[in-house]
Amino acid sequence: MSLAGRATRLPASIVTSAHGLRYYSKMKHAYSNYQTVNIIGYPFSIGQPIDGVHLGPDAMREYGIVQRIKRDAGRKVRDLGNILLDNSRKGEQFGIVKDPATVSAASKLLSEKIQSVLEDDSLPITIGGDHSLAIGSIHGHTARIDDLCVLWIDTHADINTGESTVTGNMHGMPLSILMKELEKKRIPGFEWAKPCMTAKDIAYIGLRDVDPEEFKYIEDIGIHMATMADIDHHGMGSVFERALDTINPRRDRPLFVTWDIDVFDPSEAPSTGTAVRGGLTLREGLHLAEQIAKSGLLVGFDLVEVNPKIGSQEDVKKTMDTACFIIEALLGKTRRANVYQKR
Ligand SMILES: NC(=[NH2+])NCCC[C@H](N)C(=O)O
Ligand SMILES: [Mn+2]
Ligand SMILES: [Mn+2]
Repeated sequence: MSLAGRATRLPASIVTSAHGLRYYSKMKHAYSNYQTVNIIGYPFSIGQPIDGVHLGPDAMREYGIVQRIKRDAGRKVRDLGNILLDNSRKGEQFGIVKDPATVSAASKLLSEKIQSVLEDDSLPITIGGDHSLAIGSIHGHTARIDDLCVLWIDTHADINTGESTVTGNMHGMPLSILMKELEKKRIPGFEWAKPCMTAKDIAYIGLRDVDPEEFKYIEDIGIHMATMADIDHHGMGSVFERALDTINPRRDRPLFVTWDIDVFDPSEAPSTGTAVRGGLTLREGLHLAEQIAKSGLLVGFDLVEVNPKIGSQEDVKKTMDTACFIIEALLGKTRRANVYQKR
């Protein structure tokens, strides 16, 4: 739909722009809430070794994510289905990094899909799949939206390079492909994705399992990080405000969120490949998601690393329920009343 078609609901700065996407930064508290949510499934597991995470998107659909977004968040939804991905292991390696070419090809497809959804003035949300998908989703957003900033909500920093990685798993490396400051350390095969982020564009929330070499990169480059210790000390509300004060001080930059389900405590999200105790409560996660929605700055997000093959049926259900809660809250559902639902 064209921007002009919704002239009555949108601030003048958007309506008058011929290229709406370039003007996200001028708008406040209005735009994304009227966009149709487009769900992209990314059934991919080659960025990590455990079987099952590629089944995340279909499991979430079966669990009812589309209906929940419609009913509880009151949003229009279009399910674009899964991206067709080559999800087979080739055993190709760069040093100890596993299957980088397969990861690269898959994330390139995601970047292109994201760009087409944004061209359509819709709000893309990607359901993973392992976290290597952030290469594609963040690249796709920066290709269409000026001045993007990112919240990386995760237990892990996912900024390992080919030199620093201990596991060789690419879901622990997506940020090193995207950061300009780490350009020299990029592994080959991602030439299509020019580094598009700098330290001032990104902040972490929820970290508690950062590899020593990753910590060095973060300190050297100067990325803002809020660990679980910070959340304990200051509370989620102020941790969120501090993160935005750093990357979005005037609250005018469009915001992308990449949300790894393993940021939650395993009691809330057991079915994930790299669970670490001592994580977010559901309430902390909900508060963060609600504040993000309230900012009016959100232009897209992903939810990754739900693995329906890990744990009991009960575990899987709980993990998907947590994921649904977060997705709905990011899309405007609050615990007060649903402001976007028709009365
Ligand atoms: N997206 C994730 N769950 N990443 C976990 C990464 C764990 C570890 N730091 C690694 O590089 O392998
Ligand atoms: Mn993680
Ligand atoms: Mn991650």
